[in-house]
Amino acid sequence: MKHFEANFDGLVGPTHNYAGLSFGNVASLNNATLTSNPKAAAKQGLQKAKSLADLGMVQGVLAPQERPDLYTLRRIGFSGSDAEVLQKAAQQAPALLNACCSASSMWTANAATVSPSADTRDGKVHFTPANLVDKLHRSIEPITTGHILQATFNNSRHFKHHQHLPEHTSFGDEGAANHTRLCSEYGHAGVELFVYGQEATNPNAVKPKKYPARQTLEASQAVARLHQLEDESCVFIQQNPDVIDQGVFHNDVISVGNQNVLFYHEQAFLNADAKFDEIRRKMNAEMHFVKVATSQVSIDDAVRSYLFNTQIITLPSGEMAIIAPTNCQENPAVFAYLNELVTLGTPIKQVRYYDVKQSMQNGGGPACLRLRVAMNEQEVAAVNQNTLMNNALFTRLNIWVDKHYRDQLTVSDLADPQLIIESRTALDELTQILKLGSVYQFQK
Ligand SMILES: N=C(N)NCCC[C@H](NC(=O)CCC(=O)O)C(=O)O
Repeated sequence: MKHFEANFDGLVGPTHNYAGLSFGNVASLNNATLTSNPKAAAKQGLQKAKSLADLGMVQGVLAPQERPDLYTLRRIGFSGSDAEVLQKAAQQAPALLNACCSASSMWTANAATVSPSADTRDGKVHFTPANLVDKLHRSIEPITTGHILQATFNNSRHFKHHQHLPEHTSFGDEGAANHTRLCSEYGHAGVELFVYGQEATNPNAVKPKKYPARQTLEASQAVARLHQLEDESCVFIQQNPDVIDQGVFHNDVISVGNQNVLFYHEQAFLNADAKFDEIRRKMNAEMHFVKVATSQVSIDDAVRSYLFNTQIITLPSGEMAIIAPTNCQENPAVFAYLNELVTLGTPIKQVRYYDVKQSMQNGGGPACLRLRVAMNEQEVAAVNQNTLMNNALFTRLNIWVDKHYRDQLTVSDLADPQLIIESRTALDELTQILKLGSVYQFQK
């Protein structure tokens, strides 16, 4: 049977904006108050997704969330009509309004952790939505994320959906951004590498001093248990707290893996040598550890360019390619490194650049925008087929974006009640295009 690694990209929602909501994410803080362009953001994302489909990859899309989130605003005491709720929140608690308007669900690497059927005891693909408790604006995502995942992977014979982990910092879970699956072939059992930032229940363990470590070991272990993974196929490794303090808020800002390749910065992990030995032993197959030294690319350049927030994909030819943001071309050290990388004799042979600047300005690169789901051909056939990218869907979604999205949005526009109507109209139409059913609260 054939096996694939599919990418499900998050569609950028109509309220994409820069509100500086993510302490520890340098781009989010530096670009706070810029005017965003939701239309361009959505189109940049669609273009990347379509390009991967054109390369022969299985590519899907995941619907965005309903924003402004009036349910959360009502839950915290703002009352009246929809317009009154927005207006009161804007006057009395603008920071809370901003949190309830973020389009952050577009970064689907944080939507969930996914374990393919080849790794799980019951032979199903397992999904656990991330609780994202570290950031208010993201902590309101998991319930709807669960609905969208269930509407997209809507077949209980093949797909097992779990509830998100308890909403407490002990279980801080950021999903696939801190999880990499290593394997020889996508359809063979692999090693699931869980990267955590801190141990919540061990007061003596090292952790960052300045910025939060969003993922805990306890959360990663819980996901591994839920997903029915064998101990022999899991490795838990701690992210270097010093790099978290330099803006590496998720592991996918400092390392990325694909099949038997782990591409990483030398400062990415604690105890890397011992953990890499454990990976080698558990893999039972040749591994390529592609290390980037600080002398080649500094942490600062890695964070600015998102060299490691690239996607490494295996093309139908068997060759691996790196999908990089154009920001990597604009950084001299990183561009020089990537030009050299494809000549080094590693499995990575090509680099392709995509402009995802609207997302990058909020700290989301190509890898943040996608959730990886390794599947066999039966499982791909069991996915909601209306979510899979092809020429017709690409055309349809571009028309949909043109019809509903603004080309300018500032933080002060978030109090505009018209935005509620625009957003709901767009999402209602989207659920029809993708045949998702009623995944949003306003549809129930
Ligand atoms: N690395 C991965 N996988 N994802 C990137 C997520 C970026 C996101 N930015 C934001 O949420 C910024 C929103 C704002 O400031 O308006 C975050 O920090 O959670």
